[in-house]
Amino acid sequence: MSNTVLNVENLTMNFGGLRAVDDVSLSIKKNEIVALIGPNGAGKTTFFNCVTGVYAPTEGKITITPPEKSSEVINGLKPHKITEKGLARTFQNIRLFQNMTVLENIMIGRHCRLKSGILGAIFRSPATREEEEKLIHESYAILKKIGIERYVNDLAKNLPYGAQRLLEIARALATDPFLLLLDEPAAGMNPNETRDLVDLILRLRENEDVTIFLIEHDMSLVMTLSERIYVVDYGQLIAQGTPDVIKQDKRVIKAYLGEEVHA
Ligand SMILES: Nc1ncnc2c1ncn2[C@@H]1O[C@H](COP(=O)(O)OP(=O)(O)OP(=O)(O)O)[C@@H](O)[C@H]1O
Repeated sequence: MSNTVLNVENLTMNFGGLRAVDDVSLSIKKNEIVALIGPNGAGKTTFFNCVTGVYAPTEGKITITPPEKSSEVINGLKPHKITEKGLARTFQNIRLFQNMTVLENIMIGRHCRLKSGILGAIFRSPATREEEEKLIHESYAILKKIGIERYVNDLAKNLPYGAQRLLEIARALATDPFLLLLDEPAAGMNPNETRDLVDLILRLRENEDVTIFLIEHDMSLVMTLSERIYVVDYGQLIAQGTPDVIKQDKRVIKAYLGEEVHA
């Protein structure tokens, strides 16, 4: 268990009579890049939703071990509490504040790390003002890390699609996560944008000391980027292993029914 940052045991999620996730166990170690793949409707996003507090799982145990902290079971915590504990995510469908600027989107993401509470904001003490300035400075630094600082004052809705996806990652990063969950980060991106995304994710792992857990349908990206892959089908875990193992797994190939699993 050493170095494990996320450990999920026997996770099950029922929606009425539908079992979207069926007894799935997996674990992720610090600084790994791990993918969760599977055909449409296999239960991937539901799995992420359970880990990030959108749903309280029907059964199972989700344990996190943030760096230099002790392990904690996070079942049933609200999403904002889970964010505070260092798990951040992006969504399959972009969820930005479309009528706010790029910088404001990041500042809101970073808000959970502010010390001054509501009284500080109302009375605008020098300490609050100082913290606000720091917030702007740090938010801009995050935009630079992601490479979208040229859009700093643009409204989120006016950004090209690929840049909006990057802004979602930037906003997640603004919460200072130790584990970043990316739900289809390459969806809708062109091949150049996808290549840049691969470089970005590798850079984030290297420079920001984050662990990456991603859902993705782009098999070329998955096979290039992931060190380990978990495969689900009809809610059940059907395979796990390195990209080379997964590419040759008969159950995986069958689940994809001819969809290309090779990079
Ligand atoms: N809130 C919900 N209520 C009822 N059923 C749901 C709900 N969310 C997901 N489902 C169902 O659970 C199953 C798994 O869906 P999920 O979105 O997790 O799959 P997925 O693997 O992420 O699919 P995709 O790759 O298409 O995004 C599907 O049958 C879906 O219709």
